[in-house]
Amino acid sequence: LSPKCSVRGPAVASTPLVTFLERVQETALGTFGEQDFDPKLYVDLSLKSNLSKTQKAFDELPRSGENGTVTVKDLKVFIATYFDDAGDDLVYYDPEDFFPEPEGFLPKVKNPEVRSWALEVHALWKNLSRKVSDGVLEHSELHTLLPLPEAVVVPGSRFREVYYWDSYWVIRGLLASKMYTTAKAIVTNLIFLVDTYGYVLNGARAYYTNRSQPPLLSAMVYEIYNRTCDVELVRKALPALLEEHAFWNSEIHKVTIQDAQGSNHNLSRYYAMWNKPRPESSTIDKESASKFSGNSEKQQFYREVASAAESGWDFSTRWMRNTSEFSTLSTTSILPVDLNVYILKMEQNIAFFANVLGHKSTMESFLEAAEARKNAINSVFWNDEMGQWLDYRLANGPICKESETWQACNQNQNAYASNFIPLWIDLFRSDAVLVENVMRSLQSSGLVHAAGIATSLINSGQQWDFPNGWAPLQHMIVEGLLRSGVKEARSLAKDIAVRWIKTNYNGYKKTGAMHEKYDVQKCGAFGGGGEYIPQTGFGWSNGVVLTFLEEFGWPEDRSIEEKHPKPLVCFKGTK
Ligand SMILES: OC[C@H]1O[C@H](O[C@H]2O[C@H](CO)[C@@H](O)[C@H](O)[C@H]2O)[C@H](O)[C@@H](O)[C@@H]1O
Repeated sequence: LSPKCSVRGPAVASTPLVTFLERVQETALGTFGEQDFDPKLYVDLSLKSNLSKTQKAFDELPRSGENGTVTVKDLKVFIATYFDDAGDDLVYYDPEDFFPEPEGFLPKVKNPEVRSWALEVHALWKNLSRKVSDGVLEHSELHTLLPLPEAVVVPGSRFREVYYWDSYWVIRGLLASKMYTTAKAIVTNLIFLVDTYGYVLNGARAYYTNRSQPPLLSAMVYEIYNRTCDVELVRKALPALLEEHAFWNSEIHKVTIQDAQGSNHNLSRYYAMWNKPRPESSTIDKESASKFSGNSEKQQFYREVASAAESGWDFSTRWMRNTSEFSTLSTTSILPVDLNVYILKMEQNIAFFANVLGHKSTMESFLEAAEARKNAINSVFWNDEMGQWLDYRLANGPICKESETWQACNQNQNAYASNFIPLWIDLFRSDAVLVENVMRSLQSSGLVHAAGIATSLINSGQQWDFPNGWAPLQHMIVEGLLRSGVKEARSLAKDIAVRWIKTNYNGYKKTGAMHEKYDVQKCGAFGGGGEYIPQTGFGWSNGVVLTFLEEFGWPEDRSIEEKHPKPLVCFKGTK
């Protein structure tokens, strides 16, 4: 850690309820033990009555030993007496725009097996639809769940609340399912979060108010507008998008890099407003920080952890200085390719919306901003030899204001799926020679596997690394390749999409569920690693499968079933 930069930056205040629930979480770990322990469960509990009465009862629990352990029986009785179950604060909601087989649903899917599975995936929107309970609206002080005005779609399992970037792929799936009202309700909720907090939170919980997530609100509005031509939605969204853009270009997020020709480029980074353990994983973070003796080192580490959570890639060797040492997490010292791609997309979308609404000067200034960021992405991230855009490590550590000079050795040359995300933007895929170059680089990167694109090549045990493949990453790369004018790129896109659909299908047939992430080495295998057990449900996986099926279809005579028991291989290998 750079001494000059340690512990710098803002930290928002926690709420008394979250602070108390962290104490309950810590006690529960001591009582129930590590096996199957999910710390998030405890910060998702809602109080049955007021906090001081509950705190008093908690403080009066009989404790024994050095660590003040509470017996299993006492803690179970205490929790049952004073709390409602996690998840009770969101009630099931029947979406009014859900039809078991909507008109015009996936017209290109001709194979009956695939079609009936797609209808089952479509039906999962009903399982994942919720409304905030009246209890939360009337007594928000008893809940960590934040009140939202409209119905929500949650990712599933332990993720009982709305998540920011997940919502983009949920919306893409809802559009394939013709559920436009539900899609718009999600956007209305996210706009509400911007109006309340100044940016979209990581998720709709009191403990997520210290950070955002990959900023895709403008992309959600764009996709909905494309299908519905709803100008009112654009009018409602534009002020929030301007505010969100300012957030991502604020002092803590913006970094200036001077290139070899002396030109300055502004880019953004992840930077959580937090220097304590993440409440939802407090016991885990404290354990990880136990390596550091100094308080300021611990605080800086906690900021790096929370900033990695802001990136959506929690956790990954992408954010570590030493890829085998978690304590070298240095998220705030990295300028990430994908974040800047999302902000560039936001700038283009704001310009587009401003044009729709006739706001000429806003349109012009955002077209300029997009052009400047495109140049910055090319100058700072592009590596011509590798044919990839690479994350850039700040030489001075997490500096806030000073600009620093670009050096080739600061590009992270490890292969990550994020190195190919610029293809998702039209500005980077309009050049056929460039697309061919990047496509070949992807093919030879080692990332493309039998069941999809791996997150990285490093098997670190973290969930955003090898061998996991995540639906959002498959989608952005496939859509980028597909929308390029290059024939071979389009056929690679289809090839990857087919692998991904197959693995989701075979996983579903084996386990009866859609999974949060998949193991790209084996068709039908779900992913693992990370700090919590693999989750099912699952919002963005469902969304991407429906989007791919809508785009590519499935011919009657193409088999989807994986017939060979083991090893499960969808395709013979990559080119
Ligand atoms: O509880 C640990 C972390 O869980 C979330 O991250 C993971 O799930 C999210 C929901 O699907 C997803 O958006 C994220 O990419 C996943 O890594 C949460 O977002 C983190 O903040 C949280 O600490």
